[in-house]
Amino acid sequence: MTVSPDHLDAAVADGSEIMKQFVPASPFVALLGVQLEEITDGAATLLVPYRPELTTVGTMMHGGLIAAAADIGVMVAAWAGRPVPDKLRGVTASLSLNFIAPLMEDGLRVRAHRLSTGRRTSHVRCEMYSESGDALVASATGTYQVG
Ligand SMILES: CC(C)(COP(=O)(O)OP(=O)(O)OC[C@H]1O[C@@H](n2cnc3c(N)ncnc32)[C@H](O)[C@@H]1OP(=O)(O)O)[C@@H](O)C(=O)NCCC(=O)NCCSC(=O)Cc1ccccc1
Repeated sequence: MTVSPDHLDAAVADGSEIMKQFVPASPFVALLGVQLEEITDGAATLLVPYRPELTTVGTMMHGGLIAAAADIGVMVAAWAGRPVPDKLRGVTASLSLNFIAPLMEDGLRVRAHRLSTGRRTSHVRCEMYSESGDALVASATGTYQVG
């Protein structure tokens, strides 16, 4: 990531509240148009609505967008429901992704859930689906370090 302490209220209850503040405030996340639809303890759903600016050629959504959305999903699920750390920061340490089917002229829905919660490191799994048809387009795993 790079959760910037400048714009966040560290006195909030948990990492879910941090993410509710951070997602709309992060410049790159906002550039992609990523919306946080739902966040629960260790899981999150995000939506990237379709825009022609996010395509590769024609109406095919760019793979880098799908990877970026997975990265953001990993971040959000890693923070979801965790206690707020002393150091208000975090980074993605690894991301592995398989592109399963093309996403054509459609929004992208990311469903992420935390597989493990260490003191600082979380393992997270993300599945990416087409918004309209709920078709699986990509699958990812990532590790994320909080604090
Ligand atoms: C940190 C680690 C993953 C592990 O290294 P180790 O050596 O085992 O770790 P060690 O604990 O010894 O710390 C050493 C030094 O590392 C730094 N630091 C440590 N922890 C944190 C932390 N949690 N946050 C921030 N910095 C941290 C710190 O300077 C520390 O020095 P210190 O002693 O504290 O002053 C390292 O490989 C790395 O930084 N990789 C690059 C990661 C990267 O750039 N990812 C891509 C960008 S993320 C993205 O784009 C996702 C996104 C989604 C949505 C929206 C926006 C963004």
